[in-house]
Amino acid sequence: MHWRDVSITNGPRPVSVPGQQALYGSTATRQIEQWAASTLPHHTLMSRAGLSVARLAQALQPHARCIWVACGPGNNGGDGLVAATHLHRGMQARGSKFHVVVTHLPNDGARLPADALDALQAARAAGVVFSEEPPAHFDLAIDALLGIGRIRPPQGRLALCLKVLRDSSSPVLCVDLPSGLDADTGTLTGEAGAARAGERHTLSLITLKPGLFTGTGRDAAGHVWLDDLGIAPPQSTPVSAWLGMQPTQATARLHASHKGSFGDVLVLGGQGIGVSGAGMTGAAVLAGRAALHGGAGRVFVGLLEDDAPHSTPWDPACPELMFRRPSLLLESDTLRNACVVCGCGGGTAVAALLPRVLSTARTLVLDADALNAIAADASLQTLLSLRRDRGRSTVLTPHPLEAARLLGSDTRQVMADRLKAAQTLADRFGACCVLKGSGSVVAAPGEVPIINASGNAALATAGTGDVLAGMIGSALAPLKLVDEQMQDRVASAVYQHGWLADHWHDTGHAGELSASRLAARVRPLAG
Ligand SMILES: NC(=O)C1=CN([C@@H]2O[C@H](COP(=O)(O)OP(=O)(O)OC[C@H]3O[C@@H](n4cnc5c(N)ncnc54)[C@H](O)[C@@H]3O)[C@@H](O)[C@H]2O)[C@@H](O)CC1
Ligand SMILES: [K+]
Repeated sequence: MHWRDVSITNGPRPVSVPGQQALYGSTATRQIEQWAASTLPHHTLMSRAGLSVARLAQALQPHARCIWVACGPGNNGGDGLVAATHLHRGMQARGSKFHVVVTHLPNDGARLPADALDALQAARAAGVVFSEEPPAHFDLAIDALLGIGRIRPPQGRLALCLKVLRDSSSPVLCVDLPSGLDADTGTLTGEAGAARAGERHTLSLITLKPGLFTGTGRDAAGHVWLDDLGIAPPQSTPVSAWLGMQPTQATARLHASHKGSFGDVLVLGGQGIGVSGAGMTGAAVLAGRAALHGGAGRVFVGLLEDDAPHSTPWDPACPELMFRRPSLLLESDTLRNACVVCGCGGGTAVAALLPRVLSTARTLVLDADALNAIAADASLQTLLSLRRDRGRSTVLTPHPLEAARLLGSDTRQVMADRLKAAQTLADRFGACCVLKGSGSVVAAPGEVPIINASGNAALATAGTGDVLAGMIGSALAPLKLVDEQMQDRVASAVYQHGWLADHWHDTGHAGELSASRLAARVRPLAG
């Protein structure tokens, strides 16, 4: 996604406003569209949509000689036809070297929707050139094949056009949605695929849809723009999700503060090399460093060392971390009062600690091996579910496979509807759930989920998840009434995690992103 600090009040505008933006799924969008259409003269919405598409196309490729407009059998295709007519008129005026080519796919013998039929007749009357096949070369393609309508697996010419769009090295402007992308889930159908080359833009119409920002949506959509077509959704329309774009600047700390003002974080994880031969100490250290840089007053680290070294461990790069034997920590008040981050590199050793941790910790972030241990043990699941009623707060930070284990499903099912998977986990366990991956979902029991807008593939490297767990720990550590602010606080930490990756090279000389460098750049959240 591209962030630009400009705001155009009329017409397409880039999605870049800080704060939370409402996202509406296909059902809610249709309700808004039908309500708006009933208050406006016939064809108004499609006229506005087509004009907006044409304007953005011109702005993106002002010198294009050939624009290919691929139009499908529904109203999405109608938007494309209106845009093609505007572009044709504009290019005709510039001379014979400039032209628009439309490939229109009829509706399997069924009738076109009335608006789309009007748009087709107007395009023909204006002299727009139609072609059965995509042109051999184009400078910009407009993807108006499929929008929020119900999609069947594409075949024949539709599949061919989708493939040409996907493989295009020229820029592609998608109308409303990349064709084949599910507006609600961010999954792609059939031949539709995330773009492999070339610039991608999506002009979302009336509303922003959740599917643009999670799963394969972000890769497929590229730069997201919005034109609300002058429609403000009625307040009664339920928001499907929020797009989380929290500001990340830290506020100045009060002069009269001390380390106790910012809370303690206790990291339990990092199984030693022991008999398994696979040491994971670094995971707990990364979480500890991130918590420290995230502003926790004190950070304790209990390494689950099954080979019990005689020397006391310490972290030379971060000597502020206080290492303690887990057996001591489990009996201390710290377990009750700190925000406990449990599971980073915990291996199999973490399972033995979980009954005590689940029953005692006031605020708990469960990651990685702690989640796997809970997924494999029904009694731990019961303890987890009881925490909320006991006034304790929990955050789960699964990646899709860990989420699948907790849900008793598989990764494919989780990825088929990431919002639903995260919400199910949140509701089932009474916990805030961060389902990681492209467009991380932050769900909380009974609340509208937040889709995180920041981050990129540079975060797909070992240890960044441990850093995130530590960041969430420090974000929650100072809070007294955790539950009330938890989802927003967690979403802010998730946003900062991605933001750091998005702005990695802004200050120069950073080296490539690695988990330890990432942890060092974490800063306290505002508020
Ligand atoms: N009605 C209006 O006035 C407005 C409509 N808008 C546009 O309309 C879109 C929704 O329009 P529709 O509800 O017509 O849906 P779509 O345009 O998304 O397309 C659905 C059509 O594609 C067909 N289809 C689906 N899969 C197919 C396959 N594999 N092979 C062949 N045909 C297939 C369906 O049978 C249906 O006719 C929005 O995304 C937006 O672009 C917006 O411009 C707002 C205004
Ligand atoms: K489309």
